[in-house]
Amino acid sequence: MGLNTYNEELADGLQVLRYNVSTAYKSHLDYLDMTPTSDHNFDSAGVGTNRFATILLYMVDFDPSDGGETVFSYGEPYKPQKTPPTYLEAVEEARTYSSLFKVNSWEEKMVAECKSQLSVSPKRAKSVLFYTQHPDGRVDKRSKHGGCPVLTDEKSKWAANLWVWNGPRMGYSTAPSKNQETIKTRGSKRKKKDPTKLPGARRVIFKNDGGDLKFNKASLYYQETLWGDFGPGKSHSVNSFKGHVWNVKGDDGEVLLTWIVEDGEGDQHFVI
Ligand SMILES: O=C(O)CCC(=O)C(=O)O
Ligand SMILES: [Fe+2]
Repeated sequence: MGLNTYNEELADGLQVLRYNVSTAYKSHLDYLDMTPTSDHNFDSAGVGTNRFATILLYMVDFDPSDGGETVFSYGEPYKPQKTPPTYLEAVEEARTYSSLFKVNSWEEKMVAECKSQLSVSPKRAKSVLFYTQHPDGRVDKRSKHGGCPVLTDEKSKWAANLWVWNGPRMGYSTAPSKNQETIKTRGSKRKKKDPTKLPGARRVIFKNDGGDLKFNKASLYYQETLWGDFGPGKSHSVNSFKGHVWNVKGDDGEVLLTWIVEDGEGDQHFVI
């Protein structure tokens, strides 16, 4: 593919895809979700690793009327030759394939999305490159994309994708584990990378001075993930990022307080 040395730790290998008539791949993010069953740290906005970029190589020539495009759900359509249809017009157009899809099926809606949003028609030996993370490691939700339904029964869509990671991927001994994040935030010297050097990164210090009885049985949460006990006298020091949401919850799970990390120099203190 004309790439530099292939590093097994940084890519999932080539995945070959084949779609026959009417088959499709629903719009999605290539970024992997945290899984309770895995010890891997997927939070690329912190010290974790996740998929970072996708290279999708096409191995067939398709015309737009053959379907099979790759659609970017939030992308503005690029059709310099003619005005692209609106979504509703595209639904009407999609209905002309009603022998292939049920009315109101996800495939029919997807054809409409494919014809009204940014989509790329497969061309042999050409590829698309897109990023799943922002430069600071946060997931880029606008990278949502899908494989459009193939509308011809005369040929199949063949493609191959390569997912590139921002660091050692899940399963390698060098990959960051959830446990490692805990060790690191508790001040271990075994740091692999210092997230406070990334744009928007900040050390945040949470403290419960014990002055407010309401917080006697409080716990600290990163969004909905339990971070630790936050009863009177407790404090936590964490590497976080601008925009990260931290919740303080009571013992019956109600949110007592929400803190959002702000942009700025130096540590941010949240004290109750
Ligand atoms: O087939 C396509 O155009 C997209 C494939 C894809 O998004 C994937 O395999 O993750
Ligand atoms: Fe994908």
